[in-house]
Amino acid sequence: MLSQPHHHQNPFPFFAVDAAFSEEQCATLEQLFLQDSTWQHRDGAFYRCSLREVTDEIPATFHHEILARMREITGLPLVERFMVTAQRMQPGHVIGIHSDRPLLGYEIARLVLQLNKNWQAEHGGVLELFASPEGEATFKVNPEYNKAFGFLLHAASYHGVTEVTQPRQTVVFNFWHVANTPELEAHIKALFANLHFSELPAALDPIAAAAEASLPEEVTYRAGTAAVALQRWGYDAATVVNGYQYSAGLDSNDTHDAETYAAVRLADWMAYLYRDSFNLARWKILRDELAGMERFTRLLPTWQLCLPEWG
Ligand SMILES: O=C(O)CCC(=O)C(=O)O
Ligand SMILES: [Fe+2]
Repeated sequence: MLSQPHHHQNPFPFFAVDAAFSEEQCATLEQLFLQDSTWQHRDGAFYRCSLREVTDEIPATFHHEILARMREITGLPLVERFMVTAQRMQPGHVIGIHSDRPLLGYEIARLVLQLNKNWQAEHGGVLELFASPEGEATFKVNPEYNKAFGFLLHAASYHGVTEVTQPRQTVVFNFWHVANTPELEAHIKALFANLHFSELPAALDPIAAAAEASLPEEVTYRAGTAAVALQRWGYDAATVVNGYQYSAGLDSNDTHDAETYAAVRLADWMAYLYRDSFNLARWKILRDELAGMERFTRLLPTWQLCLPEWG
């Protein structure tokens, strides 16, 4: 299974496999396209295809084998959770350029398996990769039978599928990173429920006003959100102010005790996940910054979801 991946770094990290699965495995997956009743039709201007969630129809042994292999190939701490979608495109269908950036609780990696016997160039449905949403395709994957394409989802993983002239069948396997699970999503959404910046301490007002006058709204919004996390965790006004300054990129010149150091960084990460998306490079920085530290009681639920012990 997925025995000879060819790795690429441009335009973003991905791998391609020419003969991904055994004949028997392909035959099992092809069965997923025989049922006609429950397809969901997507009919947007740039996203036209039909989808069916088929997770429960994938044998458990197959799930475990593919998960183990994806862990090996990507080197990522992928959790057991798994979701599989069958995707069908009909003549005229097309998928415009998009990135699938991993929002809070979204999957981090995908494996896209093509199941089109006798594919010809005039059938279309070529998966194209882009360095930017405006540019030319820098890599193309023909949707030939048993070809697989695996990639890490991030803000710049731009891809699309050209219009098809013949029906096209694809199975998409989704994998979650241990630090961006639906459990973390629920935790963060609860933390920020009914969020109002008016709940922040008055001591923050002059600092926030000055920051808003000079920094992009996106930055001050995120800093305010980080401050709310600290406030709701029960930290004092000085810590809330520190957190705001840290997340806005303002140097407070204070030296902090270990708990403030950790709390400010975790709050910043909460706000980043909530307002932006899961960023693997940023997560690794957080992991290294907090490595080996005592996990303070007040921060423990968040800490365990963001930086679970793995392996
Ligand atoms: O059908 C394909 O080749 C790729 C579909 C897609 O955009 C995806 O799986 O993220
Ligand atoms: Fe996509």
